[in-house]
Amino acid sequence: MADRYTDAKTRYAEIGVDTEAALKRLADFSLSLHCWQADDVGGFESAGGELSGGGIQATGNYPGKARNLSELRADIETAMKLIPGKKRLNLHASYGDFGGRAVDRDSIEPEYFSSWVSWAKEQGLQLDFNCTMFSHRLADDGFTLSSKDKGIRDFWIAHVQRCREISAYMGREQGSPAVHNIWIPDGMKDYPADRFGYRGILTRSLDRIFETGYPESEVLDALESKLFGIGSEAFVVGSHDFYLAYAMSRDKMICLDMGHFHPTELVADKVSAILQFKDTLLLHVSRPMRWDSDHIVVLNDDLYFMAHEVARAAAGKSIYVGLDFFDASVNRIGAYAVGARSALKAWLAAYLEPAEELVRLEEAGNFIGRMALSERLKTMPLGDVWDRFCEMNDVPLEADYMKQVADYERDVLSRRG
Ligand SMILES: C[C@H](O)[C@H](O)[C@@H](O)C(=O)CO
Ligand SMILES: [Mn+2]
Repeated sequence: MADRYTDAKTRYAEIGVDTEAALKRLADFSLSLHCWQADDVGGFESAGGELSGGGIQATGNYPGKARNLSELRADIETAMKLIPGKKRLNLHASYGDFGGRAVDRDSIEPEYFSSWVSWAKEQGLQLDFNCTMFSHRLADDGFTLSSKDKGIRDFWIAHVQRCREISAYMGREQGSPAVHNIWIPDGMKDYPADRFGYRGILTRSLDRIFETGYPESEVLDALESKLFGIGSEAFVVGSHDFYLAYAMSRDKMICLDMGHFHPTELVADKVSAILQFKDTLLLHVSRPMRWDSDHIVVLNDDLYFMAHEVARAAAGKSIYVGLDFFDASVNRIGAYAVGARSALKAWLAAYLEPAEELVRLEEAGNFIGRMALSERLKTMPLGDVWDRFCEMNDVPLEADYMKQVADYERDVLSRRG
């Protein structure tokens, strides 16, 4: 490994790139792992939690799904041993430590998350949080915060208010803000007659939610849009335009989920636009595939461009990066490892870019030179620098980590009923 890295260092130096500086930047980069890949977004509100309705679906039935909180934590601990660098954990409200009690969403309290806070401290992790606006009888008719039924709307407003309180508790406990993200499934299968009405209701519900202010040292509020979902093909109330306008007018953070846009839209292109007017941005790193927005992340162009746009972002901007995929058809620990490692490789590639030279070529009008250098980067020894990062962080190298995935499947996952 030492020889491979030394050779790579020399080759990158030849194009003016300092691999040591890139490794240092990657060590400072923090990736928020989502808790929901381990159990297919089931959560712990009921025994054997299953995802139902609401514009998201997990497909597949691979054995070994986490069935309770201790299995989920053990799985995440195992996955984290395969992922180098700084990590956070992104929790959904449905993953509280409810101890078998039936606690409805409008009644959740910080106490149900205190064991998560203690566990996170032991693991050296910080937490992020999400209200859970799906898989619930009061989301079954397709509307939550924008529902025309006051009872349903008030229930969900209360839930998000509680989730922000829980996020603030987490933020205080960890001495840095928890990002609280709101995604709602609200929408319609066919053309609505009252788009304006629903979006007006959503505006007023959000305004009520944000009446309670928390210091930015405790909670950062984010809003996540979507183009369409299963059952909301014609109309999504919380569209990108809606939330962008809302976030600008109310000083909130936008969440760009890479799976939530038209397939020909380059989500990476939005970063430099939003950052002209905002200092913070949340990303959900995901991979769209036809109707699905949540495939396991691989190192494709979309991810590569996204990492480069974030790495090029001006100083003083804070970009929070979380994973968002769930695949129930494969080994779930492997899913975490492949997805997180792919995301980190994309960020490493971005940090290994000769950024100034590319800009110089561009400003000189030498566009073929810019293209040739960009293409040359694709055959540079990124993998050797990546393996060095894994070695520095005491996690398996690229050729080795699937062995640990297989061992855990044999020793632990395959024994689950
Ligand atoms: C479970 C997540 O909150 C969910 O995936 C949301 O972020 C989303 O992307 C819905 O499509
Ligand atoms: Mn998302």
